[in-house]
Amino acid sequence: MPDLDPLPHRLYRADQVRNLDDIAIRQHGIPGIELMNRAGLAAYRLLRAHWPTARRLTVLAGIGNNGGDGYVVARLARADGLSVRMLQLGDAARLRGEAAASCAAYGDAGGTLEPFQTLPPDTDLIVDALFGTGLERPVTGIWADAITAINAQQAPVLAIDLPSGLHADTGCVMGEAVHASATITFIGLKQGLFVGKGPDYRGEVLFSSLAAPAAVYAQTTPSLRRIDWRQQADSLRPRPRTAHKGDCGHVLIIGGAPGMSGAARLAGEAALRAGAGLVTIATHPDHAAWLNLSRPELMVSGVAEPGELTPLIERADVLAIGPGLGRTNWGRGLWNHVKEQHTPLVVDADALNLLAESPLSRPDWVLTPHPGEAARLLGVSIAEVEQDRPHAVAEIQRRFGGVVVLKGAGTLIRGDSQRPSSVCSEGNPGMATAGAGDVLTGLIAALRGQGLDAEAAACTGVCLHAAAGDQAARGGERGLIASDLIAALRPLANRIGEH
Ligand SMILES: NC(=O)C1=CN([C@@H]2O[C@H](COP(=O)(O)OP(=O)(O)OC[C@H]3O[C@@H](n4cnc5c(N)ncnc54)[C@H](O)[C@@H]3O)[C@@H](O)[C@H]2O)[C@@H](O)CC1
Ligand SMILES: [K+]
Repeated sequence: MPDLDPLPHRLYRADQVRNLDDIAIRQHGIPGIELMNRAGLAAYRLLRAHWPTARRLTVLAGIGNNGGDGYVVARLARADGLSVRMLQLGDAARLRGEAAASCAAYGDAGGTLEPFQTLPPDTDLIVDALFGTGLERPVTGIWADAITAINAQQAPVLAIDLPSGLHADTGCVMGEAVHASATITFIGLKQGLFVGKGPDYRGEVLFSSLAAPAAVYAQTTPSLRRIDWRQQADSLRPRPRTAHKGDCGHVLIIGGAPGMSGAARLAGEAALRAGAGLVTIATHPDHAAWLNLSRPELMVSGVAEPGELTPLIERADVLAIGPGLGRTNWGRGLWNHVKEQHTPLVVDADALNLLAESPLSRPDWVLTPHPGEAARLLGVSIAEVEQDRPHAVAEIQRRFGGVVVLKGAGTLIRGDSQRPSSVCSEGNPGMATAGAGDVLTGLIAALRGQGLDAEAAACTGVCLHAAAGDQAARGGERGLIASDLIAALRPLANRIGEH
């Protein structure tokens, strides 16, 4: 019988999980009711392990197979002597197939149903089995009332497969969604748990493959790949003992209009801490001398007009343009010069806004938009980007080429369109602070300069940035500043203190 499995890195859309279910049933001879019983058993075991003192359960079931899983949990709980209130939403006469069989088995074992009106006040734990992957429209009426009631009470909530109301693919809240304490999800990890609002609603995520054989997964390419620093850190090899600073990459950061020099400095310093051998900042002449004094390891050149970049670009292995660039004639001139170069390039901040004004596609650059810049690149609203982030990142990559990093909670990376996009499952809201994006730009450029290809540099940079954010947040999320991320980089980049 299945127990919990480690969280896989492969994520799927609802239609793909339905396909995996189908393969398990049709090609591997596991009956649908058996899968449902395994799902209910895995959820029940988890529930007992997590909340061993809970005696009074309230299970809310809808009329699809998600509800069917809920009936299995209720039956097992009753058999163990727990007190169970089984609240049905929708017309139980519409239950079909396995869900109907599961409901009948619950009834045969002596269980009773009540229509949902309110939640019992004396419950130790709520089991949310209203909707899973079958949610197909916004939640309204009594369904919304039930979700609101669940969210208003104090008992912990175990969501079956997905928090009800959360879209399985986009992580959008479809009207109302359950705030779960934990979500146990089956067969394949649903991507909506990791993108959009998923991280705010899912609680702890647990997974059971329902003992589906490995062959079930062989024919379906995951829609997303979950990445984290532990997994990505291997792409940073130890330095050879004979390394020379010229071997570790020369990064040229281009940015820092008057009043915005700090952005370029943060990017430069992050590049140094991520192991770049040499970092030069090409910035506005007004503050070049000050910038040079503020961090002596950075080389700084005041650049009044674009032609002055040429000798600097010739010496660089990788360029990063955007931090503090601004959109005045000075910044525009530099962007127009740099976008024609053939050196590996990272494009951020106002350089992305300038790119949005006159679109261009290149196969070799890394673009790092936040949702606002992404919206300008696509000519849509920020809300539209956030409604379906996996689609937005894929669309930017299709139009502009290269590797695209869509920043925000659950940063997405889209490279070669033949491979699934990646989503970083680390980081925290403390990183929503001025300059954090400049640090990321510096990191990606530094990693590119150390020989990683564009997609590997983007994935590794995003995960290193998120891990630094999580380190820095040990001192509290509120008040975290971008320099705290830089301070956390070195031990991580050298894997010091790892267990
Ligand atoms: N054999 C299988 O396919 C398995 C399915 N499993 C469970 O089955 C779930 C999927 O089951 P279903 O496809 O039946 O879908 P769901 O149980 O998620 O819900 C579908 C039902 O809800 C209704 N509905 C959708 N949106 C609504 C809304 N906004 N307001 C009111 N009603 C709405 C639909 O008309 C349908 O009746 C998974 O999430 C998982 O929990 C698991 O038991 C594992 C095995
Ligand atoms: K659910």
